[in-house]
Amino acid sequence: MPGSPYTDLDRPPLSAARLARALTGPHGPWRRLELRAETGSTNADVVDAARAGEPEGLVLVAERQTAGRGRRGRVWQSPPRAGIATSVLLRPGEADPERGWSPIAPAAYGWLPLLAGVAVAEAVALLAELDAGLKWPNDLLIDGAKCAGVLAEAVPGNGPTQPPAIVVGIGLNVTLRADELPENPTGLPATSLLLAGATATDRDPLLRALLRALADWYARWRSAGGDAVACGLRDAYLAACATVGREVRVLLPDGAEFRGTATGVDADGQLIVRGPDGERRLAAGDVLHLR
Ligand SMILES: O=C(O)CCCC[C@@H]1SC[C@@H]2NC(=O)N[C@@H]21
Repeated sequence: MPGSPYTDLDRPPLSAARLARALTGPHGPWRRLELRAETGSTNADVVDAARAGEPEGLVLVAERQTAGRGRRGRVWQSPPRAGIATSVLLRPGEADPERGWSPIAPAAYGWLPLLAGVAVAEAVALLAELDAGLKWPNDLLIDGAKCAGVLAEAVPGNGPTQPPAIVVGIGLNVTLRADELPENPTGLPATSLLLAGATATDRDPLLRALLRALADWYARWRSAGGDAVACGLRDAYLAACATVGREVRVLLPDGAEFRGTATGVDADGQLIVRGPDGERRLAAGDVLHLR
């Protein structure tokens, strides 16, 4: 139907059986994988599951989202079968004696959105063979256009002593056509792997690579007690990051704005920006690359 972006069901579906075989069970890194044809938002669903006491390791994947959530209250478009929309439930504050993991203090959880960005960048580099880079904290850019984003949400524990759970949601535009791309209110153009000329746009292997990379980095980070420097996560992040070394414009959550040069990422995952008034460290905010 002309004009409607949501009618193209010629695209192949994901295979729930293949994904579950590769990613769960005795040899898979995740505990449970569920694939839905449609939902409002996989993040909203996994937040609900976390509140209901679901243990760590749930992965929810949707072929289409009707109310996908983006960062800072924005909307994330997920036309059917055209991308990857997935959310995973992590409980980094709980011990896992089987894997020898101790609880991680909430102060280190700020690395989880960056960790997810590294996993997306690695999966895309491996399978799509594109030169993609992360705009801090975790937007995946190809030639300056956004192809993937991450939304991490904290779910408070039941009672003051239970640590929060973290829901990590990842959206990746795989075969979206130009007429299906969203208009980004921050002025950042969007793209998809297909439009960017990817060598491979088969979503099954991409999703497997993404969820494996996410599980691998999470295991390394947890085994290192949440120390992103010791487990090599900060180095991997810097290798994937397209922001460090650039002139940037920063929009802070309170609406304030400043310009400077991004010079690094500190041990807490904060972006270091040198501006006319000295050095600032950002825990949150929107960054635009100027040059
Ligand atoms: O860049 C952003 O603004 C973050 C986008 C995150 C989108 C994903 S799609 C899967 C998961 N479910 C959601 O509702 N949002 C995230």
